[in-house]
Amino acid sequence: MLDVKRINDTIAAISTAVALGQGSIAIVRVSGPSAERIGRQVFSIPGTQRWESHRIIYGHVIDPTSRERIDEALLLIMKAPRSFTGEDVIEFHCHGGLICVQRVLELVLSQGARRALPGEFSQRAVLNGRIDLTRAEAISTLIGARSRRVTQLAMVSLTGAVYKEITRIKERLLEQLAELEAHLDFEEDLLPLDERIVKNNLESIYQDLIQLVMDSNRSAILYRGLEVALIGRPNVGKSSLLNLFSRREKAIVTDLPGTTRDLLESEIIVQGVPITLVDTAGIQFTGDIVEKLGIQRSRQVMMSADAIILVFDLTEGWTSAEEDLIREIPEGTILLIAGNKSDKCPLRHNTPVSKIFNQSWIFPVSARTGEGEDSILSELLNRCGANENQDIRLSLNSRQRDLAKEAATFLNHTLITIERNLPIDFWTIDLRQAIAILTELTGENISEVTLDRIFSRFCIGK
Ligand SMILES: Nc1nc2c(c(=O)[nH]1)N(C=O)[C@@H](CNc1ccc(C(=O)N[C@@H](CCC(=O)O)C(=O)O)cc1)CN2
Ligand SMILES: Nc1nc2c(ncn2[C@@H]2O[C@H](COP(=O)(O)OP(=O)(O)OP(=O)(O)O)[C@@H](O)[C@H]2O)c(=O)[nH]1
Ligand SMILES: [K+]
Ligand SMILES: [Mg+2]
Repeated sequence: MLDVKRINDTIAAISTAVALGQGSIAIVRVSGPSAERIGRQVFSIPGTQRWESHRIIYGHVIDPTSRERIDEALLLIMKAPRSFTGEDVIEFHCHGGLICVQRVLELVLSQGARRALPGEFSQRAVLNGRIDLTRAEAISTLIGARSRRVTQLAMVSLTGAVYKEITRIKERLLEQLAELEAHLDFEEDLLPLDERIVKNNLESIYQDLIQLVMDSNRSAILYRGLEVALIGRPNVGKSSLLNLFSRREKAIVTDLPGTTRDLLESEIIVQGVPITLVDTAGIQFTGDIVEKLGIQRSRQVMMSADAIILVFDLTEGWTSAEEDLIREIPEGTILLIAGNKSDKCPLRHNTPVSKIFNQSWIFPVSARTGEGEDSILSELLNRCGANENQDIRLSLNSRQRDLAKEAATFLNHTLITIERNLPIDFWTIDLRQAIAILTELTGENISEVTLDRIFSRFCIGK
């Protein structure tokens, strides 16, 4: 179990995204034993508004030393334990932008609060038993989500679904462990242990755990996303396709071969999957030093991308240059072949192209008319296994998934131990390990160092 850590300092941070000239309201959040004192020291309230929990009061943030008015603001009071962190919390709802809210934060810091570390409010919420670790992680996922699908899955975890599922599995394991231990302690008094029942129960729990791991593997692509490179000779229309897919004129397009010199990234979301498209310099032999360096970068992306869309020009046909390019694509990289400019030169679907990749088909597309866009993108997702995650209701993040996998491995060892007819006290060793790992997953039994590491990846102010 987590030690209830004594937290005796007060932390503060800007908890909203701030940008120059943007966001009309920004929040400074203060949590800890001095929150209320600091609030009273720097906030001046006109009239007869009452300083009460879960109330908003209107007033001015004033520097008590210089008497300077820093901002006109609203103050929200949440008294312990009825707050996100479980501590006394006050929030200044200030004017947005960059400077004003910074000044309010600095004033709060000068009154005895300490700048919060990334994720420290959430960490306190966990340490004070307000939320478990999986819910805290869900908040971080929610904030970092690049697609609606991820926000939906994060909300499921935030309502406690991962916590409940893991806790249920853990309790089933504890039941089996209790059964075995009772047998070890009072062997003579009990009926002989029916090892088939224990084995069946453990097997069924193992299956549930593996199912959860597999679902999480399938959903990983939603978080990780895909890097997809547009590769091809100059002038085949790579940049034009990037612009089509991103719905804006991001890349320069001209009829001069060698227009694109540098890598250009554009992020799009297709069926909930974030795809980083990379436009590259057209690959050809050249004496131009700048173009040459650009082409080197094209080749580097070819090596690292999850998938490649090899673009060629249908009006020029499939040439030996394309055949050479295809040989450079690393084994295991997903490859799609786009025959561009279909508006000028129609082509029937499913025409095989290369002798090397004889299962590759041309997708006729037109950057000009948009023809073929849907088919090539949905085939891309198909080939990357991204269409298989629509049905997932529960997904673990990579930390949780690795632990679930580890617990399943220990469970598997237990099953092997039973099959080999080893003594019962041997069975319990791996079973206890599996249980311990699941309590690490939910954060009930986790080292302080690990916890610090997890929260350090959260954003500041969360
Ligand atoms: N201004 C503001 N908006 C916010 C947050 C916040 O901290 N401040 N949140 C922060 O992430 C999220 C909302 N989550 C919250 C979760 C719990 C409590 C809270 O005070 N809980 C108490 C009181 C509940 C009650 O009175 O019934 C509790 O659980 O005891 C507040 C916000 C998103 N929006
Ligand atoms: N008709 C037609 N023309 C296209 C299409 N796509 C691109 N083009 C034209 O082809 C020329 C080259 O397009 P780019 O997008 O610059 O080609 P690229 O592959 O990025 O070229 P580099 O950056 O030089 O390697 C431009 O004149 C485009 O307008 C298309 O689908 N149909
Ligand atoms: K070009
Ligand atoms: Mg280009």
